[in-house]
Amino acid sequence: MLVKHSSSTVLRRQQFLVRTLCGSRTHLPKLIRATMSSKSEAADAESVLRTVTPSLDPKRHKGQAGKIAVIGGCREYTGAPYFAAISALKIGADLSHVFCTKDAAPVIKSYSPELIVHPVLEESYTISEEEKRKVEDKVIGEVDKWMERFDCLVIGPGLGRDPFLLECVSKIMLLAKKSNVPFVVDGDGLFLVTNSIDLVKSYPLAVLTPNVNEYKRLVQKVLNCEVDEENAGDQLRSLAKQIGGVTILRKGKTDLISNGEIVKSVSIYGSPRRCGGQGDILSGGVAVFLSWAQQLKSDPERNFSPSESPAILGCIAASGLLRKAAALAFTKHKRSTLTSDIIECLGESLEDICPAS
Ligand SMILES: NC(=O)C1=CN([C@@H]2O[C@H](COP(=O)(O)OP(=O)(O)OC[C@H]3O[C@@H](n4cnc5c(N)ncnc54)[C@H](OP(=O)(O)O)[C@@H]3O)[C@@H](O)[C@H]2O)[C@@H](O)CC1
Ligand SMILES: Nc1ncnc2c1ncn2[C@@H]1O[C@H](COP(=O)(O)OP(=O)(O)OP(=O)(O)O)[C@@H](O)[C@H]1O
Ligand SMILES: [Mg+2]
Repeated sequence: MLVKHSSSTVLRRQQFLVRTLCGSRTHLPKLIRATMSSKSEAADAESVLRTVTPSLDPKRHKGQAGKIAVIGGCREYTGAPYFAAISALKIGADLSHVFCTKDAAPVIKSYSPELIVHPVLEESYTISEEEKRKVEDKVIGEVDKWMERFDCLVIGPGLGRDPFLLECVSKIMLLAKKSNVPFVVDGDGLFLVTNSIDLVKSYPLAVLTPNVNEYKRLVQKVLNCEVDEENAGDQLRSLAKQIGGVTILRKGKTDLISNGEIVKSVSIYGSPRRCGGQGDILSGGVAVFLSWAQQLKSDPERNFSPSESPAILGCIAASGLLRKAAALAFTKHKRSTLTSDIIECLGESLEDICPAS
């Protein structure tokens, strides 16, 4: 007969076994200690993908499968917002917008006619001190016209760090919160938020997706300590709790996800290539899957348990799909695998889990 044990019982038994085999805890190999103390539960990403991905119903009209907006793209970075926005479409969103600077817009438009590109943001070097107030009002007005139509924003890929531009983006975050629009904060959006944590604090519809550097800065700023790899799960939970229950996806060899209550992990084998832009695919993916999970939650016919957070489900699904697509791209392109190759594999990877028909 199969006997089910709670995870804490299993953990205690593992600890006992390891102590018995290896002696004192301080002499344990680092890897075993890290596994013992991280207290995260492995997520079944494929099952989450099957749950949240909607069927292709001919009765649905354009827009119902998701309208996403990326706030990012400046003189230096045009690839990152493009990767996030096009990934959202390739996964299955109906419309994908990009709000970027005037310099970046023609470049991003030229990558793809599928994207709706708004050249509305301004950097300090393009305007005088006197113009700032007027320009800020104009930027906010332009974004506000669209805000209520979006299911989710992705704030930060390729945004840059110009202080005036970031000031405008902080106002966009306030608008999104006022309209209850969820947002994923990534890249330079995390630079902004780390320095003004109140922008996201206690907003349950905020998801932060830090990479190794961005996570280190968040931990130092919010928890006032260094990253603790041995207690990675517990530390992530404390960080999310301290920021008032926002959801954080800590990217790395294993992706760890927490909202201050639970900690989930996704470690499906991905790709050994670490080319830039994979985090941008992930942020676009989180936005789409989070929107789909929100739709499920609002469907009275679905038994959506309150413990199932759309943000957590969105993170698990996006992480699982990105890793699967990265693995597939790597089998085809090996050392020359690029972010664009991974994007091309998103459809095939999702099809494998949730066939379209
Ligand atoms: N193809 C594209 O368009 C892609 C564009 N991308 C975009 O790039 C942006 C940065 O993201 P990233 O991942 O390089 O940031 P990260 O690891 O924290 O920094 C690494 C080191 O660089 C430094 N640093 C960064 N920005 C700086 C700045 N403005 N000014 C000065 N220093 C800066 C940083 O220094 P620190 O912050 O530690 O002081 C750290 O030492 C972001 O918008 C992302 O979306 C990527 O998505 C990839 C594909
Ligand atoms: N060492 C690793 N092994 C396997 N997969 C990884 C590893 N590190 C990151 N990943 C995967 O790549 C995704 C992107 O993480 P990464 O740390 O590269 O983000 P990033 O630095 O923000 O990327 P970007 O270049 O887009 O800014 C993660 O969600 C994770 O699934
Ligand atoms: Mg990044």
